[in-house]
Amino acid sequence: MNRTRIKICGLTREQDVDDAVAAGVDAIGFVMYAPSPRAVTVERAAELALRLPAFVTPVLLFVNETSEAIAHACVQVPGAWLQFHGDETPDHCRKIARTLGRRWIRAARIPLETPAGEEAFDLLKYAQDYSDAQAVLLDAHVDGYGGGGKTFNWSQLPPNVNAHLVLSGGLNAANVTDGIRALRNHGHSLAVDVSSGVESAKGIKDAAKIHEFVRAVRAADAEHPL
Ligand SMILES: O=C(O)c1ccccc1NCC(=O)[C@H](O)[C@H](O)COP(=O)(O)O
Repeated sequence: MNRTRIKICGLTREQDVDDAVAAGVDAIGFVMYAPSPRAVTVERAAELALRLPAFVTPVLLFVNETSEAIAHACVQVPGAWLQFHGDETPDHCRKIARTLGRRWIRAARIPLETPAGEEAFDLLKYAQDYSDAQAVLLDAHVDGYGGGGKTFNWSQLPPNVNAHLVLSGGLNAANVTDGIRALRNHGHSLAVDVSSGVESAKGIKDAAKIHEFVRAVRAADAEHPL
């Protein structure tokens, strides 16, 4: 079976971390962006990350954060990957990740609609610009940078993207199978990332929704046995 990797983002509680791990996810995201309702402090992220067993990866999500703050968080959460979800330039991401010796994901914020006369989001160029990233995360462009529960139009994306891709933006148990079907062959590999779709309230995850989501991903995987 082609196993799609799963990240759950925006965890704030011990119970939610334990539920996600029990469901078999591969990575857990902590939002290090104070204006977000899912924001956690560095100390809290460090505490929650300590619950992760071997081979489940903590990811620290930043929006336009200073190098100093990112360095501090990295000391507190060893082994964490970085997710740049703001307006960070390729050079900025590359320098920070290299200095700190961390692997990183770059979020691409894809417009929900392309206004007439404007050019569509150029994912091929974006992947080229951020080619040092370990993955490009495809998210819907929403106010507040992310975690908006909105789905962009998957069919607008080009095939043959030179990157590992992470599909996100408004995913849930009901639509993730279609999302995987739509994009499974567009990059080197496809992972999925969800936040709102497995919540009962912002920052509060729901164990049943997490399990349902993971089951739906595995159902999509089963369609393509290796
Ligand atoms: O979750 C937030 O509040 C947030 C704030 C600022 C930047 C990113 C944020 N979240 C990113 C994610 O949780 C996911 O990577 C992605 O956007 C999917 O979110 P959702 O559409 O809620 O599933």
